[in-house]
Amino acid sequence: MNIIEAFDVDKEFNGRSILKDVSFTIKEGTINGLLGPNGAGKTTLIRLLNGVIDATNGTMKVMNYDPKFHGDDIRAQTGIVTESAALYHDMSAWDNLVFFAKIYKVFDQKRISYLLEQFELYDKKDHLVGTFSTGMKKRLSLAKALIHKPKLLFLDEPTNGLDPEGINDVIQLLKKVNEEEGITILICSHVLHQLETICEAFLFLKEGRLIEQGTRRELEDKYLSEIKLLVETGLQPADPRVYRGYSYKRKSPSQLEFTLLSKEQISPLLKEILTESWIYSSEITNRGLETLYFKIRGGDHE
Ligand SMILES: Nc1ncnc2c1ncn2[C@@H]1O[C@H](COP(=O)(O)OP(=O)(O)OP(=O)(O)O)[C@@H](O)[C@H]1O
Repeated sequence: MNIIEAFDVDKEFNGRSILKDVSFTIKEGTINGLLGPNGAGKTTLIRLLNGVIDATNGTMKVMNYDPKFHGDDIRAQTGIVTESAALYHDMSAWDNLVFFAKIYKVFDQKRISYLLEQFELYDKKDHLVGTFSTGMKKRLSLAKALIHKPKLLFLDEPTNGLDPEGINDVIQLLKKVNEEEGITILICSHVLHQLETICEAFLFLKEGRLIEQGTRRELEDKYLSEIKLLVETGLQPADPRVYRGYSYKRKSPSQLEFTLLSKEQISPLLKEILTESWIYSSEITNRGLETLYFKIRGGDHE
């Protein structure tokens, strides 16, 4: 079932087009990445879906509500984490969550304790938020966004300002709440490798237009027409460019990068090499989200 449907959405600010003909769907229970460079319109799209601002044209359904008329209903069932954490620094972690729970009229000590424990903040529950590290604040704002058990979570650059460990913590927590509470998640970001492991599907925005969407598999099938395979081997082919019909480049004394037409060529190639030499490792180097992103942004799309 789709939890979000958008059809031909346009948004203008003072006559300037910010989003144009944006159409997409998001399946309930999935984690989705909304990718695009600064100014592409990601935050604007989230504000439209939340009913904070109105679309100039087009239709949207979020949990079967039209954000134009039922923003309150949508916001009652969605959580949002923006870049500014929007926490009270002169209050404790506990008091912050109590405060926001009361706003949502869902005050429940058990839920607050549960979230603080899940997000490894329970020991610090009575400390002032002003004394927290960026990572702790980020985790607390996630807990705040989940206080009312939302069905849908919008995250705007959730890992900004975090160190690698902090990023990993947030990513793991998102995975956990998705699995345990079945929450659908839409993450805006331009830091791609972080999203790679958790997102099932991606939307690519560029200058206000949705230029591509799909699962990673679908996008790879569409955009990656050749495979770059880096093989660590003792093989010393006589020809400096072609080995048994496979073209390659030498990357280091023990690394050859083969260009293959499809994944089906990987096993036969490796078998051939093994008849002549050792292999320590082999890795496809052009498959990641980053490669896809630049191909899509670069205009390889229709
Ligand atoms: N209220 C507003 N009035 C006028 N222009 C706006 C308003 N909100 C956003 N914009 C413009 O819309 C464009 C898209 O902004 P938006 O914040 O949606 O982009 P973004 O993809 O989220 O960028 P970033 O990654 O930098 O957060 C920008 O050019 C911005 O200046």
